[in-house]
Amino acid sequence: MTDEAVELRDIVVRYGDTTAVGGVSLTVPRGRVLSLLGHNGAGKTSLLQVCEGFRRADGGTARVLGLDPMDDHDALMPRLGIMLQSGGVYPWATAGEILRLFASFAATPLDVDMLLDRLGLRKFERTRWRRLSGGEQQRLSLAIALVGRPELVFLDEPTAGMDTEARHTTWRLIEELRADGVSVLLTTHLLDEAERLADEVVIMRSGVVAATGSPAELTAAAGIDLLEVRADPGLVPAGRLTDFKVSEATPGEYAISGALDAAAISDVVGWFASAGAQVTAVNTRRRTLEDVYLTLTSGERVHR
Ligand SMILES: Nc1ncnc2c1ncn2[C@@H]1O[C@H](COP(=O)(O)OP(=O)(O)OP(=O)(O)O)[C@@H](O)[C@H]1O
Repeated sequence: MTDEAVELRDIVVRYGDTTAVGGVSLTVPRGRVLSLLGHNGAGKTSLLQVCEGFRRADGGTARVLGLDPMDDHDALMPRLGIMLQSGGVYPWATAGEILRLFASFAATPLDVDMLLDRLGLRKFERTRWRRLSGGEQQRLSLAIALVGRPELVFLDEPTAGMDTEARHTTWRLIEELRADGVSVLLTTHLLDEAERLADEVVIMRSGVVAATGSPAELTAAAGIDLLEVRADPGLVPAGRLTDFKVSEATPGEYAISGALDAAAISDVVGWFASAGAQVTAVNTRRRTLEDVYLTLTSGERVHR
């Protein structure tokens, strides 16, 4: 058994003249959660489709649970849980029928009633798929992906359209999967989702990897903390403070950003003191994954 659930090397995906994925390498170790982040059209779904064996890469190599996702598709499918962005089911069948059908494909399925209860779908058991709301369909898609006790799960925007409660249930389910040793590759547009769930984040920009690391590494490597100072209003930053970006959104509430190591923070506070200001509060705020993501992906252009 290989240690890697997914291993991609220099994957390229093209649609005609469009290069959707321009040479991406990544690894999902067994029992880990990797989150792909990126704007619409960054190439996340195309990359997932290569891993799922639904699309042959135009370049590079893909190994999934040690197998080739296209050539070994039949052997691989029973070991994977796949949650698509939409569709893939019979619209006229009921939620209960659909889930039981997928359970019947699995050698040792999870208990269908338990899954219906966990995902708040019990009262929709006799409701046809096409009558379910977007969030309810999404919950059923997740149940379908999990019912076969997969070793590896691909989740394409798993909580898109879900209400807050369903989103939190889904997060807990993903955390339980990870605790059970299941590997997860998910895409999301929700930075808090990635920050909460992912061991490793890969930020894609125009089909290539812009940054990779754990959420903590990505936020620390950015080295950009924010300093918030409460003092007298209307102080004009001068002298050393010109090295930083200073804003005063609310009178007397200053937000200072830049390369803020301990010496710089002491300089900033010192400047307020030397200006005769009464400083009543100093706060540091670590940059969130969202700050890092926006810095890395701003001004994105899709290459053709
Ligand atoms: N079947 C297709 N034919 C032509 N172009 C396609 C096809 N599928 C995707 N593309 C293009 O490839 C690029 C990457 O699309 P992809 O769906 O992989 O991005 P994504 O990161 O998953 O986006 P989203 O966040 O919107 O789901 C986009 O420019 C898209 O328009």
